[in-house]
Amino acid sequence: MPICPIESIDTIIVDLPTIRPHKLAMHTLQNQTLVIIRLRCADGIEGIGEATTIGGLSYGNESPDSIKVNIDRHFAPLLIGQDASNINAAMLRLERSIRGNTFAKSGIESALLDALGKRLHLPVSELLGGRVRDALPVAWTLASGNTEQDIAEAEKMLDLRRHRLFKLKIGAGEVSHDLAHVIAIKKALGDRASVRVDVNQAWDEAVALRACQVLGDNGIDLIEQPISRNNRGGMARLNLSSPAPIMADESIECVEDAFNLAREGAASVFALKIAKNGGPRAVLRTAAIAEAAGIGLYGGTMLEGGIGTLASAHAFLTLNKLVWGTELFGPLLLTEDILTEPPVYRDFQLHISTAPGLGLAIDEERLAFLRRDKH
Ligand SMILES: O=C(O)C[C@H]1C=CC(=O)O1
Ligand SMILES: [Mn+2]
Repeated sequence: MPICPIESIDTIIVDLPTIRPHKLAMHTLQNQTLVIIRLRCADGIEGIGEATTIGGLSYGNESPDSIKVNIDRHFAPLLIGQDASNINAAMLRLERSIRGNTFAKSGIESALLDALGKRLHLPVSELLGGRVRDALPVAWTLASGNTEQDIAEAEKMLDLRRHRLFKLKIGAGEVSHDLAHVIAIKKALGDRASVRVDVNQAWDEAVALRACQVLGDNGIDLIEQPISRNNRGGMARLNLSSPAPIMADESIECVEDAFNLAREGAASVFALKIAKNGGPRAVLRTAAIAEAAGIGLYGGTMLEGGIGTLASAHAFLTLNKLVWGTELFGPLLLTEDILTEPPVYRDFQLHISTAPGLGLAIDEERLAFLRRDKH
């Protein structure tokens, strides 16, 4: 293939309101901030990517503002003039000069994949080796903070045939109150739904030891990141004692974290996130570690909009087993998006087209209206 230089890289911050407050242990979202990446190539093809986190710096080491500055000042000069079609070489070049910054790397890797797919007329899933499914089961997060409202929301999702996997956000409140909230929701939904919890690191090991027992005994299927990412020994001990499987989320900030967690037996399930591994190709390296170690897989989200959601989906379509489904519902939590066609959710699944690249187009008018630098 002839060399096709990268000509420019633009980063655009967009703020979008959520449909309701979304309460996590460490932060309540009222709106979500996306960083959109537009990577233009000498042949006129544009690759689009997204780098999105949750709650400024309250979730991860990168904020939307730091992602933008770092791409503009440090990533772009390394990439301009490089061959857009050689993703291995481009990502290695970044890896040699830039530590960490997996969110920004993920957005760039997504944009490179989108551009290459458009150039070769192939969907990103095929660039990643080929899809083994066309649709992904999608969980919904109940995080209104109110038990009755969460039950009504779950019933609505079941009626609409949109979701039958529910993740409850707990950890901000008193433990006994949180457990009562979870048990009431599981009782109301019964066998019609799988109910899981995400504690977002809020408990210590002693609290988690008892709480995991109660959750498992009450039919909760999965417990996500009950304790700090720094207490890997505690995660391993909980994974041995808990009647419900333990899933690692914040514990994985890079592919090497995944290897260490697998070696230490610190989780039975991994949440796969492109942003926390450095892109759709990087997340498949974590998936390979999990598969080799007999660890189950779940397709995670950083509550991205349509672009990041589709970039994640193309990677997850290629996985052999995705026993725990995905939570790629980000676009459904937002009141607006910047794509001409929203992602398709139907019959409890997200359906992914075989259009070239990520299979999306930007609605230029909406983007011009919503970009932060125009306000
Ligand atoms: O998993 C997280 O910790 C972050 C995110 C994913 C779904 C959701 O509601 O929040
Ligand atoms: Mn989580």
